[in-house]
Amino acid sequence: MSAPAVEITGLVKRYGPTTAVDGLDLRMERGSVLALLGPNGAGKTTTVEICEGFLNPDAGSVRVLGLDPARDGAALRPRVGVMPQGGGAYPGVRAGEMLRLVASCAANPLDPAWLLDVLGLASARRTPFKRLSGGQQQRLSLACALIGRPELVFLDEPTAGMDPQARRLVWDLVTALRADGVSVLLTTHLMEEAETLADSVVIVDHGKVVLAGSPQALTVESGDAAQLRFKARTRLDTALLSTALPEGYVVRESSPGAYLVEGAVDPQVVSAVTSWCAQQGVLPEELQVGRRTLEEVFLELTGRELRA
Ligand SMILES: Nc1ncnc2c1ncn2[C@@H]1O[C@H](COP(=O)(O)OP(=O)(O)OP(=O)(O)O)[C@@H](O)[C@H]1O
Repeated sequence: MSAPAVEITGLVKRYGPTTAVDGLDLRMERGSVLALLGPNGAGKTTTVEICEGFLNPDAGSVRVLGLDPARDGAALRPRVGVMPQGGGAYPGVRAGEMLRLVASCAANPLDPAWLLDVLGLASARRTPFKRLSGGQQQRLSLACALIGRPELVFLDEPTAGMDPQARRLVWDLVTALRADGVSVLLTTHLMEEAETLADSVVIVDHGKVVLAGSPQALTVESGDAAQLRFKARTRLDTALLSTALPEGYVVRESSPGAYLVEGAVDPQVVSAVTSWCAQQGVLPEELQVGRRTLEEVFLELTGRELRA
């Protein structure tokens, strides 16, 4: 049986007095997409850079495709693709030249022209790196990570700063990689990215795993697993609305004008909420019955917003 794509046990990394990674455990199966999620400074990049062999851990064990990145870098490099945070290249190099250069180092590269096209960069192939937009630089960096047909790819905030269209291209590409059996470990602040792409999500805070599992498992509550949300004018009398609901239900204004009914949601509860709103002359907009979001799970666990 082949080793997991990534297996981390008790990882610790300190920078002087700062403990960036503080006993982190993680296991990622081959052919899966794992999202490392957490606020700024949680230790995501440090963890990924240790997996990539760019940093050495202070304690713990890291295995990437069954190998030790600190010792077996030469064996791992042809099998692993890396997209660092912020990318980077010689400012004058043209996009197409850069990708062809990276391709020339690989034994069996993808076709650079095809990859530029897939990532919406065909028209920018003659553009010097420094003149590409931030989102284009990111996509070129992703292309460089993928050109050598890696078995495993590390993507550090792959869609940071991209517009929704470019983000969608990257998401489609990650989905296609997964379908081809490539393992993908990505870091992100974006809930939607993790929920859309990942088979498993590992939520990290202060260098530790606070929760891990499939996006579905992490967001499902016990019982009916649903919540009711709606938007309306600010400062509705939530205590009064609560009294219109069966005992045990709580209504909160989670942010100005956004209301959350906590408790198992059934058709009677939906009806009671809308009737109460009608009595008050309030139109409940964007009324939704659905699962908790990963954002809410994170907030509950840490008391902090994910996007710090
Ligand atoms: N080279 C360094 N020297 C000193 N401290 C560092 C260094 N790199 C990271 N740190 C600190 O280690 C902690 C973890 O940083 P890291 O970049 O791994 O977090 P992150 O989760 O990737 O954050 P972000 O989402 O902002 O990229 C932070 O407190 C950071 O300030």
